[in-house]
Amino acid sequence: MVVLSMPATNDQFSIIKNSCKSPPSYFPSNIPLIDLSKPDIKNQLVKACEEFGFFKVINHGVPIEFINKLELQAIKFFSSPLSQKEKTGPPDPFGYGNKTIGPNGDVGWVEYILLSTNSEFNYQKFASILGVNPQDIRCAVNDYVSSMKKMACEILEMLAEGLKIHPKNVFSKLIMDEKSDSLFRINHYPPYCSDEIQEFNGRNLIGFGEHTDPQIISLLRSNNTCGLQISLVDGHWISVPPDQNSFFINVGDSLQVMTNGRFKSVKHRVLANNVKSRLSMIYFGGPPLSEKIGPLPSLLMKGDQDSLYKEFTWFEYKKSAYKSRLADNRLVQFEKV
Ligand SMILES: C=C1C[C@]23C[C@@]1(O)CC[C@H]2[C@@]12CC[C@H](O)[C@@](C)(C(=O)O1)[C@H]2[C@@H]3C(=O)O
Ligand SMILES: O=C(O)CCC(=O)C(=O)O
Ligand SMILES: [Fe+2]
Repeated sequence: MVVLSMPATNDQFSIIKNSCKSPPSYFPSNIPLIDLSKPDIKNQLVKACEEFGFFKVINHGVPIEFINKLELQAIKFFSSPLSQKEKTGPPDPFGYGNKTIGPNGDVGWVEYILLSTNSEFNYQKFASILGVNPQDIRCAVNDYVSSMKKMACEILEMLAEGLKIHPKNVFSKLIMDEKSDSLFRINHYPPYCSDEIQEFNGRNLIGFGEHTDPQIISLLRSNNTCGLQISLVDGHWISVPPDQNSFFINVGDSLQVMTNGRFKSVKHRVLANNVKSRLSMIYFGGPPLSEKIGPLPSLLMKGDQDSLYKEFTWFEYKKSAYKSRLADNRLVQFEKV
């Protein structure tokens, strides 16, 4: 078991009156399931993004060896002594982070590595802890991230087709751009020790607090430990049963804006577990910093609808996101009044 650095006190972490189980009426059949190997799934995809902003993908075609290779290195890294891991932090925003999330005081029962998918990212410190060549770790990340990019593009192109937008690469070209500001994150949620952090009458400890992802689309894969929850439109939280063979996709704020609110950027969070550790790997597909984000004119014309958002660049959005707290609604200030 990995022991986190600071002695943890109960009041440092948020607790939530909930458990890994959800109210039966919401569990779990509602979560859309998309089989990527099937033809004509574009309408299912559009429906999932409109109703939930979230869906599970099977038959994704991502080579299992890419997943296993990276997961193994991640497990090795997180099992290293804290003093070693800390040499690759603090996250500024990239690098190793432990319990603190972002620059504005958010905390969770999580340690993580946050990377830019940019080819210039320096893997030297990670490689020396893992006792491998930086090139090996770069390759493992690149193989995995390339598969994520490919899947993200496939999905985004089907979404554009489903929305009858031309050309179909309106969304996908943003993450294919060589200047795309995409991120990759590996989160590790160690089992919390009930001696240090007492459970409060069935309330759960927060691993990663509620938030929406600012980018266009996020692709998440985890081991078989539960914890991820999504918020329904009516405010109920539902647990997402883990499945290490599938991917979970969520709409980010930028895609919500580009579709003028038709697709929902889903609020989600992760509850910590006192039995098993959770390891998740998330690819966040983002646009280039200079890209103007706003509702697509073709969607406004079709629906004869007013634009709900002011136009902004991804740089402006990111700048304001990094001034916000995790749970803040980062889009309100870009809404038209
Ligand atoms: C509290 C924060 C962490 C975060 C940057 C922010 O100021 C607000 C957005 C957060 C988030 C959520 C999704 C991703 O995990 C993330 C990498 C992102 O792009 O936005 C994190 C940011 C982070 O951990 O740096
Ligand atoms: O670790 C997870 O399962 C989800 C984390 C998450 O939502 C994030 O890193 O943005
Ligand atoms: Fe997230």
